[in-house]
Amino acid sequence: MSDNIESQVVALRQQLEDYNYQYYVLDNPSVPDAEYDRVMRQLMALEQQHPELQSPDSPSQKVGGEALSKFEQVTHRVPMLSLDNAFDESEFTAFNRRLKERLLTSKDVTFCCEPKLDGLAVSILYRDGVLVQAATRGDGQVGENITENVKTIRNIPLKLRGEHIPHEVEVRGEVFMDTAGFIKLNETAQAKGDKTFANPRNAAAGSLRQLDSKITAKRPLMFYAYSMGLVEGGELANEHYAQLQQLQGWGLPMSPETKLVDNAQQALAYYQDIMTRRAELPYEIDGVVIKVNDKAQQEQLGFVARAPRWAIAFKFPAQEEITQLLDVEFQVGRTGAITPVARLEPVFVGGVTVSNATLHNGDEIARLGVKIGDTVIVRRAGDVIPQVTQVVLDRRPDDAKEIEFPDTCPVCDSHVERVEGEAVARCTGGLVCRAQRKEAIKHFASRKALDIDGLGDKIVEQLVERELIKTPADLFILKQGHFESLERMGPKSAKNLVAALEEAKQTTLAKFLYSLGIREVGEATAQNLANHFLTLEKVMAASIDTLQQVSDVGVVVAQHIHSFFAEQHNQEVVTALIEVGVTWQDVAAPSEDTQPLAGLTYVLTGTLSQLNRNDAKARLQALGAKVAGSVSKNTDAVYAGEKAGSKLTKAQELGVEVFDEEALIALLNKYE
Ligand SMILES: NC(=O)c1ccc[n+]([C@@H]2O[C@H](COP(=O)([O-])OP(=O)(O)OC[C@H]3O[C@@H](n4cnc5c(N)ncnc54)[C@H](O)[C@@H]3O)[C@@H](O)[C@H]2O)c1
Ligand SMILES: [Zn+2]
Repeated sequence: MSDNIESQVVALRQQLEDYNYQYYVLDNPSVPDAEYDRVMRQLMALEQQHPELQSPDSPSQKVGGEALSKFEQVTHRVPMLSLDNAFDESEFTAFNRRLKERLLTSKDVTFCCEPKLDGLAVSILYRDGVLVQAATRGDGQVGENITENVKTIRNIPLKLRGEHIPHEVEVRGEVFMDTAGFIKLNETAQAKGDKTFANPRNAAAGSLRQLDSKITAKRPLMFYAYSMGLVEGGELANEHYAQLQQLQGWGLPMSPETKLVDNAQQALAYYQDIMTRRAELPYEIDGVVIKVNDKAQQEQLGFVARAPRWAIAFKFPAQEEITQLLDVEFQVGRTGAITPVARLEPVFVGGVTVSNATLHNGDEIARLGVKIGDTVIVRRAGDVIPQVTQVVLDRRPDDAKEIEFPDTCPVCDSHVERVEGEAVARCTGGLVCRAQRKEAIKHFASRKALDIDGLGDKIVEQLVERELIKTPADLFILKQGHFESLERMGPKSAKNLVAALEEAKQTTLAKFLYSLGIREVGEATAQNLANHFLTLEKVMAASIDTLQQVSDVGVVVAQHIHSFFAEQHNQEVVTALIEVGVTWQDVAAPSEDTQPLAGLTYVLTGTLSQLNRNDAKARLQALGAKVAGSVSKNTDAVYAGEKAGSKLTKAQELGVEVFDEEALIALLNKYE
């Protein structure tokens, strides 16, 4: 039995040593804090029940991790300790009770309450008011010299100001990264294919522990002071909060959330208040720190191995947890985007039970390297939808299954397309897919498409929900009676709607192409397609290469058009639309009338204030003009908006005519 317990203790210690190494040395933890804390508690409970197994080199007795040898070492003249934890109200109340017992008092204790910033502790030494040294906590006795890096943090003064500055003062506090800075840093890293950080704490630690302080300088780090270490040659206040105010007076930043309270009840209220505001704070915190305010009382209480008795870290519910990935399902959004959703073994995280999390897209699955059956870290911060942030690789089961992205839409079975350069895969069955139905039909009926008067969004929604229509073609089969059965629809409007549908059947090829809602095919592109191919059959039969001959159609748009018409389901709807009588006049071959700007070459430059540059370009192209990217002697005119640069100069050199945006608007309006 005792053998068994001993080996259990040894295993737990080993486990914690591993976690410590990954967390403190590599700045890359493999499990969430909640898991670490559970293992630590397990170890501490066993050590308490079996005092003979206690040992000074147990992780339960030690602070942090070892200082990295690549840095110069700094010995802390006053050790830097950790904090004991309380995970719920009863543990905090027990802390308060212990305090009073040790202080032999029944009077309330005054506390200084501070947010527990989730970064890393640093010590900054000022000699005669000048920053001379900065170090990490390391193992509490010896830290890493990071002076040059700390000097790059914007809100840390290199020189103190104000009066009565001690000969030597060691300021302690937390270096952290705000949430916005963290997200930006990771986005940049991801775009460059660099390693991303699991959370702001690791980002802060990784950024600060750089051999090259130029790298640190580029990272958005901040500092808040929360205590003093060594002090020589100066008068200090005899209360913790007053000391923080002294530091503030010397120019050091302190958290604006720091607050003095009269008793444990108020400290608890402080905890509650900060917790409700947690998501709104611009940086992450994992709890609050409650400290006995009176320095004399602090001294009376003293320390245990790794933490003071006069303070406690009162932790918030974890925002990261581990659980099992049971399966992955694919959801189709209303625009056809296919999102992989992780089905999870339910887990309590961020204050709620979570059983689904987003995996975003195929790239994200690849980046995470996640498989079905894996143990994963799930993060839920504030109201943000839960995310899978990491795989715990050493817990991967042998039968873990590769996640397979579907080739066909799980809703309508149309094929799935992923255009090169885009992260999102989409269902191409825009006209038939139940998930996309409402949006597709609303678009079909809209003013610039078939322009069906009176067929508003609310009506489309009712028709779809009652399954009166499945595709746009079904609209034309509806009778007055169908419309009358809808909410807020009288016989008169129903009759008008039937008439409007009849009228809408007469359209143009461009409008028809636009109405199909092919991705990235706007009005102008639809017009260009019609002008180029003249018939629907030719558009439908065009290859990706041929499509790219159309002005304004690049490889991405060409792929969207091609896969739309390649989808059998869509072809069926197009045929059905023609069968119910949707029709248009032949498109005339390009002529002076349809292409009044044929043969002319324009260049657009500068910032346009009223027009969108791409729209303007497409409209010019639809009128037959070529829109070039640079000015040459073949340019007929340059249209220049605000802040036009080199193209304008070039035009002036070559004697090409230059007009302003107003003139461009006038030109386009002339042919509307
Ligand atoms: N995920 C992992 O693998 C892993 C590994 C090791 C440690 N950890 C996490 O780290 C914790 C242990 O780390 P620790 O020893 O730094 O303890 P801690 O984070 O629980 O508390 C001490 C630290 O809190 C910080 N702090 C923030 N605000 C403060 C304030 N106002 N006043 C004083 N200190 C403040 C300081 O950096 C201080 O060193 C664990 O409980 C766990 O959550 C996780
Ligand atoms: Zn579909």
